[in-house]
Amino acid sequence: MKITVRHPSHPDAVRGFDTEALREHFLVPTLFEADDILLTYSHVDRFVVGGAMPVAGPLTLEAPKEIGSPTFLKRRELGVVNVGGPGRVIVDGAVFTLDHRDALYVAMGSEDVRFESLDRKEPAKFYLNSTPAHARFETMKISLGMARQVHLGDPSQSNERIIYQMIHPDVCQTAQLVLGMTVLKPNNMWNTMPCHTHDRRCEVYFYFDLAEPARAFHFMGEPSQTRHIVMANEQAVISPPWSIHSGVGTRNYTFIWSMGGDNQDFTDMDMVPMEALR
Ligand SMILES: O=C(O)C(=O)C[C@H](O)C(=O)CO
Ligand SMILES: [Zn+2]
Repeated sequence: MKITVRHPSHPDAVRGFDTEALREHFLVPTLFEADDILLTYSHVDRFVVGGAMPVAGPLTLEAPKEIGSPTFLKRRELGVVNVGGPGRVIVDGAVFTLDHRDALYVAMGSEDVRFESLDRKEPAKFYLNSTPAHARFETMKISLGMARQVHLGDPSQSNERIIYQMIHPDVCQTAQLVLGMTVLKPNNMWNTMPCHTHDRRCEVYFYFDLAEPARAFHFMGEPSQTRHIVMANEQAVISPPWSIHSGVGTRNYTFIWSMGGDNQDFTDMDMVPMEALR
């Protein structure tokens, strides 16, 4: 298991960042490496984002020093989404089979968490999100069919999409983690425009199903100081609470968004009028 630490950036400092500095602070370029678990620990809301890709055998979620507890989930909760081939997550002996795009919420206090692929030729890729937790809720598998759906956008604005709210208070109780998947309809490329901020929560976007050599241009920054990060398939980007988060692909894609912070209210957004963007 490898873990890297990211520190928060003040918006005044980010005004002076060049492309490399922006990428260094906000882009999570590699989430999946065969037979390893790669984690990034962001001090923004102590959000941990990463990936587990078991190929030759199972992988166990360990607790590196950064987590500060004897087990990873002693004081945390975990959201898992499988973006690869079929796999299993075994939580304290209970087996959850996750097909492509299935999610699992793993409760605080779970001690032994293992990841495995069903077929090493088509390995599972478990996208991981973890936030601190103060209470234990129930571990639960959530398929896209169980998610709360929000239909948004319009082909005339190239942003017709379905937001699947998977780890959401109406579907699955958590201490703070909220997570879902936004699936763009074919030939639609824009997400989250008009855009928003929510100073009460940070957010992480993970772009996938973005066939090479396509790229997503992810927009971030204060509304009056926007910047972009060019993202490839299966990369994530950390959006601090003061930042917009929106993107456009050079072709169709899907993304997973996840949030942690002061509330779990998906609708609590400060919408940015298009004419205010700079
Ligand atoms: O397509 C969208 O719009 C989104 O998916 C928005 C995110 O879910 C979000 O930013 C929630 O705060
Ligand atoms: Zn948001």
